[in-house]
Amino acid sequence: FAPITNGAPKATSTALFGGVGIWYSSSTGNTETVADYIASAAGGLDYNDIGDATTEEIEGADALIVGAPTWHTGADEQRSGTSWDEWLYDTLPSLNMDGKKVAVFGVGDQQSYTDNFCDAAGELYDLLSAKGCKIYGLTSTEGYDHQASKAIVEGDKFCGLMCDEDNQYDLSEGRAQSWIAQLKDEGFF
Ligand SMILES: Cc1cc2nc3c(=O)[nH]c(=O)nc-3n(C[C@H](O)[C@H](O)[C@H](O)COP(=O)(O)O)c2cc1C
Repeated sequence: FAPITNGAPKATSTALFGGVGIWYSSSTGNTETVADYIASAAGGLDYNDIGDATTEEIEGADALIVGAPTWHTGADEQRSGTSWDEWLYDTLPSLNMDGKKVAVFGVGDQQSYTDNFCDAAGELYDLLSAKGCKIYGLTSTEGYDHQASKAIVEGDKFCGLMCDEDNQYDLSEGRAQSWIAQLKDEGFF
C-alpha cells in the first residue's frame, strides 16, 4: 500500500479488504454480537441488516459475509424468521451473484434445538450456491453437541462458522477469530 499523505483519499477498512460487507439479521441481538466479533477480527468491517441492503451494495461487493439466526424450527423454507426470509425469496432471485465470494455464519441453540441446529445457515448456503456464489470457510463440527443440522454440507462439515450464544457464548469470539484467519488462508480476502 502507498502511504497515506495529507490530502490523499483515505483508505477505509472496507477498501483495505477489497469491498467485503457483513450482512446479518437478528431478533434478540445474538447474531449482531457475532457479526461484531467477525467485523473486529477482520480489522473493522461494516455490518448491517440484510433488510437494509441495496442491490448496488450486494452486487458491487467483492465478497459477502452473511449470517442468520434460526427461529422457524424444522421449516424447509424461510428458516430464519428474520429479514433473511424475504430477501432470499423476493430479492435474491433477481440479483446477479455469479462468482461472488460468500462466507456464511449461523447462530443457534444446539441444546434446545438439537435436531435443527443453525438450519437457516444451511438455507443461505443452499440458495447462494444455487445462484452461482463460491462459498468459503467451511468448518469442522467438532466441539458442538447437536443431533442434526441442515447447516451440514459435504457430508460432515458446517457450511461456515456456527456460533451458539445460548450455550457456548464464551467460545464465539475465538471462533470468529479462527474463522477469519481461515478465510484469509483460503484467499477470501
Ligand atoms: C421459538 C424459538 C425457536 C428457535 N429455533 C431454533 C432452531 O430451530 N435452531 C437453532 O439452532 N436455534 C433455534 N433457536 C435459538 C435461536 O436461534 C438463538 O437463540 C439465536 O441466538 C437467536 O439469535 P438472534 O438473537 O440473533 O435472533 C430458537 C429460539 C426460539 C426462542
